[in-house]
Amino acid sequence: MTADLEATIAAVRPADETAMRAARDLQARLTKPAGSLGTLEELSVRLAGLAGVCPPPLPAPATVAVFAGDHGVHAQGVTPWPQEVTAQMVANFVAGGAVVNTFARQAGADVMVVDVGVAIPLHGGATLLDANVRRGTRDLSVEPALTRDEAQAAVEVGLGVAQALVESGAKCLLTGDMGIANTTPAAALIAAFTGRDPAAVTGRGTGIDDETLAHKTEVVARALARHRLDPADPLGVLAAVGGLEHAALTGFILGAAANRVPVIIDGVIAASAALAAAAFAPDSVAAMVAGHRSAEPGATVALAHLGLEPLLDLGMRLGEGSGAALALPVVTAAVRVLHEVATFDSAGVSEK
Ligand SMILES: O=C(O)c1ccc[n+]([C@@H]2O[C@H](COP(=O)([O-])O)[C@@H](O)[C@H]2O)c1
Ligand SMILES: Cc1cc2nc[nH]c2cc1C
Repeated sequence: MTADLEATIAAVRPADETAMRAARDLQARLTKPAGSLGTLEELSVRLAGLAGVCPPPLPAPATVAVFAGDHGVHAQGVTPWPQEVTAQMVANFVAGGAVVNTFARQAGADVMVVDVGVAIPLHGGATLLDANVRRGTRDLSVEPALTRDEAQAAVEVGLGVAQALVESGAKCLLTGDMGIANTTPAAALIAAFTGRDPAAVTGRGTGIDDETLAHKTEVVARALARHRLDPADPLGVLAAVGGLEHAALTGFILGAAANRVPVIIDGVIAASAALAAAAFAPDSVAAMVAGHRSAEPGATVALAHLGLEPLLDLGMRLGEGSGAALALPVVTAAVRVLHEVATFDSAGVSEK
């Protein structure tokens, strides 16, 4: 491991119990029946613990970082979409025309696009970072998708993006991904880190029929059988069956956690990266907020393994960071309550 990755892992610390206690005490004194804000109350407590202060900072400004990469396993027929759609959608993100751009505008978040492994050379733009590690992975069902050095380089791209965003003032980071075929490595990663069967974690991705789903599940099973995967060696797992955007998202999540900034986890690709981040640094889970429950079955398995309850459950399975962007106003509201709502004392409201 390089000094950067080692230092980041060492900087990930547990939540601050004092700040969490202060948030729980404050929640009990606000002008509402105790517990009436449900999940939002525990979320506010977790974010106070992450920040080490009560109330924690509002999650603004916020940026969705969309990490894009391509996949050698595309050759196995695991997705109906041609590989060039990855590069074409990156251009769409940069032009502001994708769903994530719309949802981010609605939530007041910025969008940043990072080419960490797109197969086709892209033309740079104001919001496109060229950090290409290689032009797509190798086919994980026949050989390791990446070398350890490539996987580590991609993790460090994500670390660097998180660090730069925090240094420029971001108070909340949101995960995004784009990569045709990337639900296949996500399924393999989730199986490797949770020990669940390929059939329990492999889903329909962008939309495939029963026959293709059976084939995709078999491709994941073959990959797991081919590589000797040790969940205690997350870099090795990412290299063998991961993707460049999965590795970069792992670094991005670790970078957020090391800086004690919340990171909203989007769908199944981010959830698989979150498992890798937790394998590197178990305390990084304190920085993770599950934005939504993706329809992809592996997402539910991964979030349950991490002990995270998703904020929204809308049957979405788009990726791009769309579910994370939709969840941002909910996170903001949870924190804002601690900043603004009057206490029984201050408002002169009688207690029961
Ligand atoms: O976020 C999710 O849970 C999610 C679920 C299904 C598909 N996707 C997106 O769809 C693409 C991968 O789907 P596939 O079928 O090509 O593996 C990739 O660009 C992902 O961002 C994303
Ligand atoms: C059109 C399209 C948009 C996407 N956004 C994220 N993954 C995607 C996959 C496709 C195919």
